[in-house]
Amino acid sequence: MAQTNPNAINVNDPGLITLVNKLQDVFTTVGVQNPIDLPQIAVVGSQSSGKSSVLENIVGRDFLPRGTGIVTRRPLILQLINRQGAASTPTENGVNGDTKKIDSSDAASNSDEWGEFLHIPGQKFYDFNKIREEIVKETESKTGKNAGISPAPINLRIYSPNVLTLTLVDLPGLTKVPVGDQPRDIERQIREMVLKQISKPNAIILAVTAANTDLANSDGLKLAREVDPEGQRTIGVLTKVDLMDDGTDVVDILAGRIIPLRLGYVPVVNRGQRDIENKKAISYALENEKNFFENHKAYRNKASYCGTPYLARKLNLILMMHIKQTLPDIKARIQASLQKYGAELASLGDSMLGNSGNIVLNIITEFSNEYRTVLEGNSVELSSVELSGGARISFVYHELYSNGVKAVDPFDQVKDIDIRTILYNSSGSSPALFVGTTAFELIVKQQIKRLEEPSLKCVSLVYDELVRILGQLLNKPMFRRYPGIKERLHAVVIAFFKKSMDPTNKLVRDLVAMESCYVNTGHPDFLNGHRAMAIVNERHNAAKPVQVDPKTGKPLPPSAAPPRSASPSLDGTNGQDSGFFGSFFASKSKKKMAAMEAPPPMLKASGTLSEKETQEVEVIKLLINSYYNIVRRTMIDMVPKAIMLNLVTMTKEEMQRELLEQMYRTKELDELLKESDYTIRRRKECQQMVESLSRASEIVSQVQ
Ligand SMILES: Nc1nc2c(ncn2[C@@H]2O[C@H](COP(=O)(O)OP(=O)(O)OP(=O)(O)O)[C@@H](O)[C@H]2O)c(=O)[nH]1
Repeated sequence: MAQTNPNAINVNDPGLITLVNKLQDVFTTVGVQNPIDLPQIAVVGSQSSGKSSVLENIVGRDFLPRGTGIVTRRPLILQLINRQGAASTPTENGVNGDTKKIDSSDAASNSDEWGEFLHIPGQKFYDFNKIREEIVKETESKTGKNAGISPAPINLRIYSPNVLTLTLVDLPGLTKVPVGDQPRDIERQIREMVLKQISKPNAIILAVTAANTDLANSDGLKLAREVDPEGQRTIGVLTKVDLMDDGTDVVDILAGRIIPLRLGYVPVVNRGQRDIENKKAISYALENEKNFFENHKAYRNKASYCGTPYLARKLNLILMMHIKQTLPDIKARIQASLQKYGAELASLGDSMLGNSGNIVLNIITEFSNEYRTVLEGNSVELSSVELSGGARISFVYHELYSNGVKAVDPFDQVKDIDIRTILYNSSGSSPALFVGTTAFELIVKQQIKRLEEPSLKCVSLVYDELVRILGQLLNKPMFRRYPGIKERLHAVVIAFFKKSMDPTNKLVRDLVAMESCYVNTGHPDFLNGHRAMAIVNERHNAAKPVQVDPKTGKPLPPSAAPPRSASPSLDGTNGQDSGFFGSFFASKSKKKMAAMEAPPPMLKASGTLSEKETQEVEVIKLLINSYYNIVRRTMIDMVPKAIMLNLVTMTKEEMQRELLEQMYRTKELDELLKESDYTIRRRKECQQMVESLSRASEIVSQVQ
């Protein structure tokens, strides 16, 4: 395997380390999700493969919980920050890997080294035992004792002159068998959590495998392969090299002959279980490790590429290279996020409220203007996908209502036989000599009333459209900010609509009443009686078989044809033309006729219609049809006008006055302008984000 000379590793790149430190600082102070996926190193491996030991050796301190079972149950984001001396500001000088010195006093406090948890801001932990306790406590707070795992990370930063700046994420060990009251699917849960961390393209995978186990079965490497099949961003760490059987070594693995990784493998020796129990210091472990590699015949000539200090430098270098590579992308993402949060912040509005009266006034004015604009179809947000506002109301008039009215059949519920009954009735006690206009009027008036229902329905459809417009207007982000105003506006406007409905319905009812009250037979479009009769006659003649003159054999003109009822019947009645009641009596027996019984309680014209009756009924129907068409046209024309007058235009013109009257009350203004919790919280988040991102942007812009 191609290894570079460790002495050539330049860990002294102050610009980059400072950059990372600063970026970390910037984003750690953001209490919300870091929008920039900073490069970090995720530690994966089976349970007890030695992950915690590797991390502790890198930090040079004992601080991770130990025990049986799954100890790491939440991701631990470990940010190691190099600081020289006791200065309280991050060093600008970076770190010198060559002078890296491991503190030997593991348990002792050291004013240069401390830990800080993100969940306890401002508290410095100088005692690393306390750090361990806090990790245990915080783990249990989310997951309970020995129970499950949680993907919510614990953020721990360690400031020390003895660490190289690195961000490492310690993840739960990959396990197979649930123990105790762990959930049955613990294996899947851990897998998913680990995968989530290592699948980020900016993650470097530190796959830890015990050297005394088969590399091909390494859970860490297997999982790493799933997200990094080419082995481009995976580093192998081989632990427990000291526990390998005599005569075996990891030289083949290091040379990349078993499972090659572009970033290579580093063998380490950590403290064994007994060393830990005996509280052997890490300084001892590192010394021991150094001796092991320097004196082992397989590693002796490569000792500088082995062990924890080399691993730390390598990780630091890889991380820095990685940062360098990803910097342009990070810059772009910072800019994009900055823009996104800036825009959101602007949409949330300024928290510095001005004069509350002015604000409410502005909102009312704006709302009224928008209501007007939507109705008039001048809205800038006009959609090309669907009809909106006024266009929808127009659809109600010209499609729904117009077709609805046209669909009303003037003869619905009026049978020819009924027309005849009305004819009889309208002629009163003296049989009418002419087709009765009274009958026509009666039926027409009655049928006109049936137009009331679709007309009122039209009003209610338009009302629904107005409510719909209101809903759209109240959907604006501004109202998310002021839920009080939104609620009040909704209530006031709905009440206003309802209030306007009464006169609108009345006007529409009156329009129908006007039509049914007076039938204007003088209407220029109305088919007059003579014309109607002529049409009916023509139709009848056309329908009759042509009469032929027996002498000449030529067709006779219709008038010359002998009347069908010309032959008088024996009883003196005149066949079909027996008068208005003829057909009624036709069904009665002569005997009954002679007895002159009283008319039955329910007396209806019945029997087949005589030709004259048929013609009369037809004439009446023609007239009704003609007049009904006029009325229908009038209604289609007038009802929308009525609705516009009393509902649409009314609310449009009076909206502002109504809102001012109902909402602009000094006492209520502040109540109305209470911002939603969401707005307050989100604004704070966005402000923090914008602040952090601006600083981040400033920091990265210094690096060319
Ligand atoms: N001899 C020897 N023992 C080691 C080495 N590395 C780890 N161990 C021991 O292996 C056991 C497990 O080590 P840990 O570091 O706790 O392993 P882990 O992967 O963090 O375990 P979990 O967090 O439980 O998944 C401990 O008893 C360590 O002392 C090593 O290089 N040599």
